[in-house]
This record gives sequence, C-alpha cells and structure tokens, in this order.
Amino acid sequence: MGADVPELLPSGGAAADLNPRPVTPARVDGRPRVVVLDYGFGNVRSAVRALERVGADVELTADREAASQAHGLVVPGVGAFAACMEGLRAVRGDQVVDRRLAGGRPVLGICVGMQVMFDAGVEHGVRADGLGEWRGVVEHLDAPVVPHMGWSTVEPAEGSTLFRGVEDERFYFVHSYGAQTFTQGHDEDADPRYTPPRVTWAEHGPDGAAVRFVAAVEDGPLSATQFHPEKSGDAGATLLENWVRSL
Ligand SMILES: NC(=O)CC[C@H](N)C(=O)O
Repeated sequence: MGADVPELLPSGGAAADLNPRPVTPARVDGRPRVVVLDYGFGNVRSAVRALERVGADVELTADREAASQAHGLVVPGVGAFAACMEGLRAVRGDQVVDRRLAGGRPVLGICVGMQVMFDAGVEHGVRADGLGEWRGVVEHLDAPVVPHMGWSTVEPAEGSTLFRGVEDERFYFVHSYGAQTFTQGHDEDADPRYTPPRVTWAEHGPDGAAVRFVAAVEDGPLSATQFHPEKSGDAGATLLENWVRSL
C-alpha cells in the first residue's frame, strides 16, 4: 500500500470493533443453550420445562444478542397471528430469526410460532404479514368442528429427523387456522444443491369433510410444528429431544 494511502482498518482493535464476533455461549455440561423467545405470546413456561427435561440449557429472554447467539432458538406462539407478529417485531424477533437462518443457526417455531414463518395470516378478516420464510397464507380451517383441539396423528415426511421414533404417535393440537398448502421455494431439478423442505401433514375432521394442513416442516435450520410438543407428553418430549440433539 502506497505511503500516502491511510490504512482504512488498522490491524487489531478497530477491525474487531466494527464487527464484534458473535459469542456462542459455552455448553454447560455438554448441554446446548436454547433461548425461548419471550415476546409475550406462547406457553413459555411449559416450553422451558419441556426443553430442560430433554437436556437443553434454557434461557427465557427477549434479549436480541442472547437469542441470536444461542445454539437454538424457540419461537413459541399462542393467540392471534397479527398480535404475535406485533409482539415479535417489538423485540426485533423478525430480525433475529432472519439473521439466524441466514447463518444456518437452528430455529424451532411452535404453533403460531410456526404460522408466522409463512407469508401471511388471515384471521377474522384481518390479514397480517408474516416472516415470509415459507410461501403461503395461514387461513381458517374449513372443518365442521373448529378449533382443532386434541390429540392427532400426523403423516411424517420421508426422512424426517424430527419425528424419529415417534412417527406413529399422537400430538396435541389447539388451533383454528393452519397452512393448507406448501410451495417449494426452489426447483430442485434446477439446483441440485437444494434440499427440499420435509413437510409433515395432518388432517382434522370427519372422513369426507376433513381439512388437510401442515403439521410440521423441517427446512434446513428452520423447523416448526403446528402442534404443541411441550404439551404432547412423551411423544412431544422425544420430538424436542430429537431437535435438541441436532443442535
Ligand atoms: N393455540 C393457539 O393459540 C392458536 C391460535 C391461532 N390463532 C390459531 O387458532 O390457529
């Protein structure tokens, strides 16, 4: 470099100050740190207890750096789609999820925490934008009896790691809305590097009038379940353990 050209980034301190390296927390007794995002919506206490029981070192917080740097982030969600999105944005959870996924850092969405990963949700005629990680709109389940409240089996995706060992079990659902289509983000024929998401489906309603909806998705670092694994007994615990072990 010519003598008259100032050093833009003097070696050492200044460069380090510009982009402080994320500091992933140390594993405590080998346990991965999982942050349950505390943004005012979700069965957070039961999620914390369920994750601790399957070996995670859990922190319940809305702190952006803690949520960004943990080995895993859980986005719970209970209530209205629009309200959950408002709560998420209020703690910049939308940016945290985007940054984590861009860096391949695992995120698990639960119930409305899964629904908000889609483009939008429509509830009581109100359309609200979601995080847009997946194409599609979460809409009312057009079934004779709604909400879908109870234990249902699912149709696990081929090659699912989330449902390993609990493929034929029942999981606990409480919802009136759901994603009823799933559109691949890419054409895997055009891009051999692309691994299509593993979509698990479920149905609600009587034969002949049942509505089919997305029960879970495994899409690289982003996983999500419409049901509540933290309220799904041993099967839910095994599913959470499968996710925690992947961290
Ligand atoms: N358990 C929930 O809070 C689900 C709420 C969501 N609005 C739904 O009905 O699908």
